[in-house]
Amino acid sequence: MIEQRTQSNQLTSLVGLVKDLYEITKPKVVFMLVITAIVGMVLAQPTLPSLSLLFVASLGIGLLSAAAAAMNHIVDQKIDAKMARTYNRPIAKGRLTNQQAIGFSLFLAFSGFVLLYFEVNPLTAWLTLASLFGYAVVYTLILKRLTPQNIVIGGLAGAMPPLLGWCAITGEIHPHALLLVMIIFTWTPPHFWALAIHRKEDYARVNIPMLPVTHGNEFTKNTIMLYTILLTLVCILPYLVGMTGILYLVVSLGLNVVFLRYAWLLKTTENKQLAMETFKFSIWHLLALFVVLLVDHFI
Ligand code: HEM
Ligand SMILES: CC(C)=CCC/C(C)=C/CC/C(C)=C/COP(=O)(O)OP(=O)(O)O
Repeated sequence: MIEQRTQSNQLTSLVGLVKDLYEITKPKVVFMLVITAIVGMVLAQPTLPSLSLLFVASLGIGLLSAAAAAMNHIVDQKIDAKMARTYNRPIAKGRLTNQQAIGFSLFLAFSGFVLLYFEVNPLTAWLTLASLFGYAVVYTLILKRLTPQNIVIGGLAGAMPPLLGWCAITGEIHPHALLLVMIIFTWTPPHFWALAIHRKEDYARVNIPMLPVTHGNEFTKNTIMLYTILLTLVCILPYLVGMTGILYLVVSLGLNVVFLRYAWLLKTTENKQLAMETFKFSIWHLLALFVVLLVDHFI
């Protein structure tokens, strides 16, 4: 009887450990990053790439992204513990030890790098490792605590996956792939600052210089508006250079008109829910944009 109870306790704590390890990989964000990488892979050539290469490259990019996310949890544990949105995270709450989290993230990073280096190509492996470094070290450890432009510069790491995917197929850095990077790069500020307005008190409490904390909501809302206009223009470029067809142009313009409307309402009305709604819309916007890039490629 006692033995049975011990076994069931062990099983419960193992399940808890696996859940916590999974949580620190930011699975939904990594899912989205991998989708954008897959679109880069598919757009890299007129015909569908080999499914095995597509799978291995996605796995490698996903593993390194998950490692970067886990490292972000390790570096940020003290501030996470003090913010309402993040206080319950596994490391901040003490459910995972530093040793477990560091071991896990190094294992993910090592396996992702080896997979990309030997089964895809060395350039993709190095660029993906550089993106991990850009997010876990340059953004999280340095810029996040240093400047309100943290997410503008740090956003480059999260914008890299379409280039990583493209490079996985062709082994080169193509200008068309850079256009896809530019789209995510200009999308990131409105995506994040909308959330930062909603969570301003959290960031102020832990002295993180996010734009709404340092420059106020009104300035942040104006900047969101400007970046959303810039995003709309950048999204037209793939059509102008002949990379996509009319379907992409029409759908992306439609999505951006909705995004612009959110940004405008956020700027001109006092509705407290709008910041969070704008943030949520930004995620659907990016997903839809990349799905339509994919569909457009085959028609
Ligand atoms: C430096 C750049 C970025 C910053 C600072 C940022 C910030 C954030 C934050 C703080 C959240 C968490 C919201 C919450 O816990 O409720 C979030 C969620 C999310 N972000 Fe970003 N983000 C960035 C770039 C990206 C990129 C490049 C992508 C995808 C290509 C992305 C996709 C997502 C998704 C899908 C979610 C929702 C996750 C969920 O519901 O659990 N983000 N972002
Ligand atoms: C290899 C590669 C492509 C790496 C990119 C990795 C990656 C997970 C990018 C996503 C960016 C992101 C979720 C930032 C939020 O960090 P935050 O610390 O501001 O947010 P938090 O408070 O929710 O942790």
